[in-house]
Amino acid sequence: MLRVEGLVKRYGDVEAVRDVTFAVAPGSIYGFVGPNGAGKTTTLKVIATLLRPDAGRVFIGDVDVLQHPEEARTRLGYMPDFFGVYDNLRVDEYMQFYADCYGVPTAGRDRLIGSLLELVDLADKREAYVDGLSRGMKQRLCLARCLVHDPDLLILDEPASGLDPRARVEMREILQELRRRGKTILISSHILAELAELCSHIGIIHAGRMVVSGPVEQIQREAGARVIEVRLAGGLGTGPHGEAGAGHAQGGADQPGAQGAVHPDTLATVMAVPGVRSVAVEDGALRVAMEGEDEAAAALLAHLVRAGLPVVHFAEVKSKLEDVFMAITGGEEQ
Ligand SMILES: Nc1ncnc2c1ncn2[C@@H]1O[C@H](COP(=O)(O)OP(=O)(O)OP(=O)(O)O)[C@@H](O)[C@H]1O
Repeated sequence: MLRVEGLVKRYGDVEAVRDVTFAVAPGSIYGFVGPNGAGKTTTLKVIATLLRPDAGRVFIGDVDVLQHPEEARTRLGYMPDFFGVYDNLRVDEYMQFYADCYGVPTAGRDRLIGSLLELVDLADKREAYVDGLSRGMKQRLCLARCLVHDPDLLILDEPASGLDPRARVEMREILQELRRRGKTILISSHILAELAELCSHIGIIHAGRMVVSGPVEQIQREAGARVIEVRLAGGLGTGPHGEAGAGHAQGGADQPGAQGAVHPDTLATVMAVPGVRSVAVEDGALRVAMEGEDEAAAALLAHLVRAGLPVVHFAEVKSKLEDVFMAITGGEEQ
């Protein structure tokens, strides 16, 4: 359905997208995930015909997007990562406006708009002012207007950003319904957890490069991050030689210390081991993502014990998508 080949985009000296290649199969939901500034929006805008790349090609079906942007636009619906300001415009007028833009025939248009508003659960808001809608409703309205011309491919830039958990679930259910109706969906987020359950395929982009791309299970299998779960007697506040240090942990929101009060010396000890890529905290245990074979894991255990850490549990766990992402991006998720 969608093929992106060797995409390069520079803004002056900034190389925002560096040779990105990936494909999205018909009927799939492809999650495009990466930290802020990774190049997601730039890539999506090129696919949506809104930016011209410095190199590369994009195909939607057999349509060459750069050669035939107008034809491509009939095949795709694009939802940007911000919602514009629509003073004094009602929901119905907003939908009519976009239907006009896409040349949707006036015959049957009212019914079409009614069914799209039904789909996104806004049927009872048809006469409401757009600016008075909640953020979740605006996002759903934005999605509805992407569908007025019945595109095969939806390109959604962070559609769940800023939504509360309930609104996210609603958005997810609508996207699953659209997939059942045969749409192909490319959706971006900087939060992997938002996409992991929804998507059949994932591409992880970091610093303008596509690091991995493929079916979710395959990425989990092949990304190469081995994850070791480590528990300490007395919990993660325990430092080398058993000293208590909970509450003294340093670090920002994506540092384990902020979530699980890891003793700072413990964290430093783990990070110093060769091959360790990142450390996260879950259920009172450290989850250490590392490279290497069994020997590397054995060396990690020996290192922890030598440093005087009271290890009571040390086991490889099935690498979750989250761990893979952390390992690849070095924990820059938020
Ligand atoms: N118009 C622009 N002019 C200059 N630099 C830009 C422009 N747009 C984006 N960039 C830079 O290009 C890089 C990629 O940005 P992009 O918005 O594509 O990333 P992103 O993954 O979508 O991030 P976010 O999740 O923050 O939106 C960043 O370094 C960004 O600062």
